[in-house]
Amino acid sequence: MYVKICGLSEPEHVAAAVEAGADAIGFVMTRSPRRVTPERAAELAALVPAHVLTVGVFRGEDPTAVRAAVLASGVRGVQLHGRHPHGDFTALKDLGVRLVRAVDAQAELRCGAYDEDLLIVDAPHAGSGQPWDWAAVRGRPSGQWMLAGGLDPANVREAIAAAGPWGVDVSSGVETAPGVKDSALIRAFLEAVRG
Ligand SMILES: O=C(O)c1ccccc1NCC(=O)[C@H](O)[C@H](O)COP(=O)(O)O
Repeated sequence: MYVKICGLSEPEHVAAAVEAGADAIGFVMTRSPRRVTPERAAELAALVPAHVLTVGVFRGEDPTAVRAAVLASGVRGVQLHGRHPHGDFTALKDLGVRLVRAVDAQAELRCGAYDEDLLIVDAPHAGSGQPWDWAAVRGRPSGQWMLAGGLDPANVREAIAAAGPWGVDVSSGVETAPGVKDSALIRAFLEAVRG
């Protein structure tokens, strides 16, 4: 089970996620209580070993702005959240980074339909920590897709059983307040998934 921990902003939490076995780490570079600048993302990404994917998270920015943030931060993946058009993914293809499309359950759920490498199926409100009807997507997405939205150490196993994803993505569920990550919760989440 692939695990992405999203919305990190402090070195200690990056270290906790890496040591606990996360496969990917997200840095939010769009409007959010978790927002970091590309320069801060670069400092954090430098702490991450090559086998862990660093992902810049964007929502609504045009490809020119995304490209500039990716080049300044050095992240190796780009997550476009919400209903970005296919052309936004095409415009970023030459960067050579992994492309992640994050959408709610009403969208096209075939991973690769927008030339993306990974798909995230999320709650309608990204980063809200609100659980939703995970079972409703069971059997619908195809390819390498992660379930997100309201996951936490206590419910992630139930969510995996309900939806049958290839991976999981979490933000609020490993926080003590919006934007405040907790190393023990990060470890507990990985332990719950893998344990
Ligand atoms: O986390 C945010 O604040 C955010 C803001 C704008 C666009 C995307 C955002 N997060 C993207 C993620 O991948 C989150 O991990 C995902 O939405 C799940 O969040 P949560 O329900 O808090 O676990």
